[in-house]
Amino acid sequence: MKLWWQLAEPWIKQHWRLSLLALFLALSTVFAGVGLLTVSGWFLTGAFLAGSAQAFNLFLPSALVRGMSMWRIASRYAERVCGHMVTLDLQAEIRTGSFARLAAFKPAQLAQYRDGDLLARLINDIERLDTFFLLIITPVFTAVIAGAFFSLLMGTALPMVGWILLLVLCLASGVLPYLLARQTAKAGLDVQAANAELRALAHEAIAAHTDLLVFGMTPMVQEQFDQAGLRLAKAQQRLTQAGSFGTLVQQLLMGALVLALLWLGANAQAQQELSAPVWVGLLLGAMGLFEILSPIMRGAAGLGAVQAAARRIQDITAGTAANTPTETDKALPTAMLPATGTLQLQDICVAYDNKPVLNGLDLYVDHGQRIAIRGLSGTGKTTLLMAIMQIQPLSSGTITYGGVNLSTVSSPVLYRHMALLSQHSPVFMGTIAHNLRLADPEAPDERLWEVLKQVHLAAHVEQIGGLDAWVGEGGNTLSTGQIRRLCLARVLLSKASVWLLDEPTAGLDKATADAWFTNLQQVAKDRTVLIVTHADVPEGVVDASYILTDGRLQFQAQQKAQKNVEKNTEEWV
Ligand SMILES: Nc1ncnc2c1ncn2[C@@H]1O[C@H](COP(=O)(O)OP(=O)(O)OP(=O)(O)O)[C@@H](O)[C@H]1O
Repeated sequence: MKLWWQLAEPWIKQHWRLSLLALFLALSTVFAGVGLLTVSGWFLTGAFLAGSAQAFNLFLPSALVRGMSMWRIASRYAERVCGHMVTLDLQAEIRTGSFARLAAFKPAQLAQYRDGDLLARLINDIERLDTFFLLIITPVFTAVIAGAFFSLLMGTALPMVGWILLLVLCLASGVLPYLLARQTAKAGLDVQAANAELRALAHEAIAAHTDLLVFGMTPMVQEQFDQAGLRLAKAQQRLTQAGSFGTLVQQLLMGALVLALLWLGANAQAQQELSAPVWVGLLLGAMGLFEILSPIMRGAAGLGAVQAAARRIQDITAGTAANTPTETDKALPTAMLPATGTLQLQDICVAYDNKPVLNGLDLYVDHGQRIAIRGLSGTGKTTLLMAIMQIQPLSSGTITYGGVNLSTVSSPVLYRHMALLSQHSPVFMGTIAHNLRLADPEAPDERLWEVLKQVHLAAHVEQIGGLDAWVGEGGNTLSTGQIRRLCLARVLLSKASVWLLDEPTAGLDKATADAWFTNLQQVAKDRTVLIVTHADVPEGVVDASYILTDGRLQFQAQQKAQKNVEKNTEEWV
């Protein structure tokens, strides 16, 4: 309940009127149903007795029966609409909120989760939360109010009967569901975990399909999938069995209650303490209350799963996502960055799990300088770019741009000034234009063609149908090199004054890579460019080269880069 409330509280507080209306309508439906049965029981018995003995007023009860049945239909309809509105809107709110938190995660935070598992949290777990409002809060609320009211009504006719009814309703709507919820907590947890495991496995198996096939690993994955499926089926079976047993006990309790009420009522009738029509009416009304109880048992059986789902969602929403400003952050003034400036890294250290990767690294890059950074695989080149982008936190040291400490700059401001081409930059499902305009939504078509020419992709894009040509999921209608060039074109479109390029020419043949490097001089204009690369950079492209070793940069070579070359040496089409 606490976990669910933490997730639902903001929405419920904002829409408390709608939530209360949903509860009120549920109560109204129960009152209409119970009232209908009460009046019908009284009416039928009264009419039966009148036939043999006294005169009976048929008009009022028949009008009440019709009126209540209409009321019940209308109220039930409104209750369903309103209850589902609350549940679905609440789900949508939690889903968008959770997604926003995920979107603010830094890559290292995201890397702690499996993709499929995150998908399961956003879909299965959030869906599971609907049980709580519909099958727990609403029926328990109506059971408490309608049960107390009807017990009081019964009690005014026969006090003993009122107490018995109250006791049985407390057992059936409180104690029994509580015991059932405790009994099924573990099974609920297992259901959510197995569901997430199945999604994660399916996701990974599809992503790695070719490799699994080539290495003959498909049977192993199939086996894992079968096992997870079996665990899910067993956990669901445990839930269903416990739920059915709970319902059986509840029905037996209700049966015993009806027998007790019949017996007590018959005695009272024999002693002239109560008229037969009133008694039958009250008895049928009490039976009408049972209608509320069955959803409570279903809800209680699913409570463990709700609890597990809420915990799994909280796990991603409660922690402070790295890019989400905390209250303290919000209070701090956000520094602005100058349009141009010197990029300076002073004595920076970065460690993963206390293992240093960058160790007292210094770098000074003047505005408009282009530098290359090399180094053996795993020496920390990507980490360095991530640290500049404030994606990877520093253990110590400072990074400034134009004298402003980057850690005091908000992400949107930073990303307007610095663009990163990561090793895993993706192509999104959509058109070529859609993929490019992520960097500059206002860019006209001519500008898109310009950058496509600069990365040697214009001819291919023309062939496949122009800027509106569709690229499949992950760019699967393009070759690896073409995907890379499209991502490069996106960076070229960016108005950022610093470009950080991680292996920009990976996947390109040497001639294309050389041509791209040479062209960089022209397209970068007066931008500051840091290129992490294993490739040979042609003469004159960068001003200086460094090697990253033992966590520091060693100056390798000073080069005379050609600045502001008017015409590129190669024709890009
Ligand atoms: N999220 C992480 N958690 C723990 N260790 C990490 C993480 N990311 C990187 N590392 C480790 O930090 C070291 C530097 O990684 P990094 O990716 O920066 O190297 P790199 O020089 O860019 O390598 P490559 O040239 O192969 O791309 C590696 O030993 C890597 O295993």
